[in-house]
Amino acid sequence: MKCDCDYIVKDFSGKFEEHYDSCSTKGCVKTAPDGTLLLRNPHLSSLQTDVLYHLGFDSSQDLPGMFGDVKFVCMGGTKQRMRDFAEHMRQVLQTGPNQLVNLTKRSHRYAMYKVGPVLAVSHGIGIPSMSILLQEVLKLLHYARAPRPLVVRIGTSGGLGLPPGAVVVSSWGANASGERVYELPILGVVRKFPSLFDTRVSQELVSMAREEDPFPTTLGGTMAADDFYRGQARLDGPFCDHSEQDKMAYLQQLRHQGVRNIEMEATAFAALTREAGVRAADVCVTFLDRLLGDQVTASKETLTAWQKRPMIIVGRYISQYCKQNQ
Ligand SMILES: O=P(O)(O)O[C@@H]1C[C@H](O)[C@@H](CO)O1
Ligand SMILES: O=c1cc[nH]c(=O)[nH]1
Repeated sequence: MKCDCDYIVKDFSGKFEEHYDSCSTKGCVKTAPDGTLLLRNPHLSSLQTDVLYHLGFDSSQDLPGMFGDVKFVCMGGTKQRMRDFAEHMRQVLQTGPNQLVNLTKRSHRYAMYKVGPVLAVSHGIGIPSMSILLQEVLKLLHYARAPRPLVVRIGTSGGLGLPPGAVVVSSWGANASGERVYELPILGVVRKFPSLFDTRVSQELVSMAREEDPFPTTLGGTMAADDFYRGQARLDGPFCDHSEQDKMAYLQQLRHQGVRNIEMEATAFAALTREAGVRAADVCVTFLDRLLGDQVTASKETLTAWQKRPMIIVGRYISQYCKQNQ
């Protein structure tokens, strides 16, 4: 098969040629023929039962019965936000349980709600917390045999040159050095995984914005930091040995590279979903313009209202999909 993908790997069974990249080649296979997730880990087949420890599930349960109809996994930092999102989707889709139930309550670590084809799950702060949750969700989707799921992060961020309350749909994630990769030390060796999002899904999400929306929705690069304070060039942490000038030079450099917002998950989120062959998008609201300051000063009410904005965009997308696939 000839194809424009940069990254081509063979499935361990040798049966499928899989592509990490978004690829338009007809016949390019990223998943099993029925659209379910293939996991590229030969060791999993030797496990009698796979324990998804942080989610509080295991593969001996009827995961296809519980999650086989999942089409959208939406995740974000806080438990409350993801409960609010589940409630939002219950209203948009006019479906779901009468009472929302936290499905991961046995583990106490994250929160997970299911509303029809939508799974809403919290992931905590930063790449380590998010990536543990995401990897267990990928295994859950695999065991549940959920076909062609879309995974969306509904987050918050600091903007670069955007009005606070703007929504950014990420085209890629960059690390603090501006590289579009997720770096992970494995067996003591730092490995780099490309952190690009699915262009088509991101553009479709941006197209969900309406003229009457009281906020702009824009496509842009997202820097994922490993810290909220110095790692995001802030001057207001407990430690700081850089100047206001250093900070501004760094933020302006990011902006010139195409970064429109800063959060703490985009690189790993893009890279892990891409490696799994799952379409994904990162949709974040900005809480402040980092070119104008460091502190998040908007009121609790305003921040809560702004957090709804990515939900509105993603809710429209899911609603449109459900109407077209009734
Ligand atoms: O989804 P959330 O709001 O958690 O995303 C950003 C990045 C960090 O997780 C956190 C820092 O406040 O907010
Ligand atoms: O500035 C911000 C705001 C929210 N989340 C971040 O990571 N940074």
